[in-house]
Amino acid sequence: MRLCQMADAVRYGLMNTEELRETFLLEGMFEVGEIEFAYVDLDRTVIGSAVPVSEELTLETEPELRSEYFLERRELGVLNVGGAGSVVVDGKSFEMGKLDCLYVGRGSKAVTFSSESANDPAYFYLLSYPAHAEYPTLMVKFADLQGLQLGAAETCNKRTIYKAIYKDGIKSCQLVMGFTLLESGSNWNTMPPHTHMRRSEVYFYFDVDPAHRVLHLMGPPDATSHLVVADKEVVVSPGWSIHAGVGTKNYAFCWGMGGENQAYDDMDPVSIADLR
Ligand SMILES: O=C[C@H](O)[C@@H](O)CC(=O)C(=O)O
Ligand SMILES: [Zn+2]
Repeated sequence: MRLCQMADAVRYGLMNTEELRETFLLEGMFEVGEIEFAYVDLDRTVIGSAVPVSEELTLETEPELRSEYFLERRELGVLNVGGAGSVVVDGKSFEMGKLDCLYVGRGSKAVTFSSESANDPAYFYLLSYPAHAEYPTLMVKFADLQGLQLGAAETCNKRTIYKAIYKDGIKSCQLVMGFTLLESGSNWNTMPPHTHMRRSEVYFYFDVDPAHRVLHLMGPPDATSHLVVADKEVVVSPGWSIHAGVGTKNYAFCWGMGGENQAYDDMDPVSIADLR
């Protein structure tokens, strides 16, 4: 498991492009046929990917977790951004199509991932945080999610937000998770931006055209930087950092948060004119 040490806002201010990328961006996940994880010391976030091909992949514990099994003290969110697949949790099978989202509760022992077809494998994005209690393992299908339409064509940010795991949806200890789909011709997410000191946030960009990129904006509102992000890359945002992005074409991303307060709209807004 990769270990990632987060920077504070002071060290952030001294970093060059390479250092920013090493610290806040996860590249090279989603290797086909592999399950892999990165442990971020911020909010003890574990970010992972599982891309099963002909064989199923098993969620094994990692030495760094010092636990008998991965979810002994943790909860897990799973979003499928690829072909049809299934996740089996302690004998119960969840068939997951693209954009179906699964919450796996603390205490779940045996978790396996498989793809229906090796030619069109499932791409499972995984996000896990420590959990103090057990909540039921539940899946929500994309078709059953109610989207929240935001933005306008004039501001190039027409998009739909789908909340899956949050205070008024699937219950969890601290994980909040959903995804945002941008309309064709719209490029901006989360603009005007915000911060939320109570929670860190992880953006997993997907459905980014291979020839295109997302310029992800980060940092304190008065000292922003950008990261150039490609398809299936992940950006970690501490509570002091804005997290917004503009694509050279439309794209999608999964947002997930850990920390305290699961109210989705707990955000400290920043006005565009105050950005530096
Ligand atoms: O705290 C919540 C998040 O940053 C995102 O959900 C924002 C987002 O998906 C968007 O505006 O497009
Ligand atoms: Zn946010």
